[in-house]
Amino acid sequence: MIEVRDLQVSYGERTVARVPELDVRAGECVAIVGESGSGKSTTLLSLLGLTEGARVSGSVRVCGVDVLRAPERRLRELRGARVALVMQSPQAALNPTTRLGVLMRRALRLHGVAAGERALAAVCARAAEAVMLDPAILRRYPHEISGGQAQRFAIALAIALGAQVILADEPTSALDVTVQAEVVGVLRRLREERGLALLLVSHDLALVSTIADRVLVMREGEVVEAGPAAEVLARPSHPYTRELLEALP
Ligand SMILES: Nc1ncnc2c1ncn2[C@@H]1O[C@H](COP(=O)(O)OP(=O)(O)OP(=O)(O)O)[C@@H](O)[C@H]1O
Repeated sequence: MIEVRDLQVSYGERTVARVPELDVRAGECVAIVGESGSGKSTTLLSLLGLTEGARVSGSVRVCGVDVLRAPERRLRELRGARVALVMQSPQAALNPTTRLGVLMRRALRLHGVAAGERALAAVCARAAEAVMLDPAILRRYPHEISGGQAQRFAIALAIALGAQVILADEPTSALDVTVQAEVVGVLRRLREERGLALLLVSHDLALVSTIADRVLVMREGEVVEAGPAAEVLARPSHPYTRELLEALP
């Protein structure tokens, strides 16, 4: 689903992310960890061609699309329907004056889902249930739901649109621990049941250890360690990874 080779992202003279190799297959979860400013978000955004003003080289394939060379039209298809980007505060991206159900139906229509009102409402309800949200929530406005519900709504929207890949940037850091566990539970189920590919950016190693198959550790724009999550977290070979692990509460 995701295949990155020799990715290099620079702003002006400064290279802020260099990733020699990153693969995420269907049903797999890969996490990028590292401290603030290490290049994690830049890497994630470059997968959708969203690093505005940056010089990007290498090869990036997502759902079969050659991201660094594809025309804007192909990239829009990829961003809207096949790859979902879940950010830290999805509420900010939702129109505050529109009910969630209306937002979701509008998004579906925009992406060419041609169905009657009732069929569309059923698709939305099923997507809500898939992320363990009561479909009644679709009658609410964005400010009437919690942060965790907003993140699950963002994921539900992606599912309704048929997303195959979820890119999540610090998906749970704004949430309290119980709600975090809910969101992680939802992500884990989706990947097991629907074979979604999941790429997670996080500085939370405890979270990563519960969900990721493989881990990339980034520092100052470079990948300093990569491998199976269990191995990297149990026997880190790089001193920086050990530092990150020691910083765990
Ligand atoms: N548009 C931009 N123009 C110039 N520099 C940028 C731009 N976006 C990011 N950077 C720089 O790139 C570096 C990596 O940033 P990035 O956001 O990828 O780090 P991060 O690891 O995701 O950090 P955080 O955890 O704080 O989000 C930072 O030094 C940042 O200042």
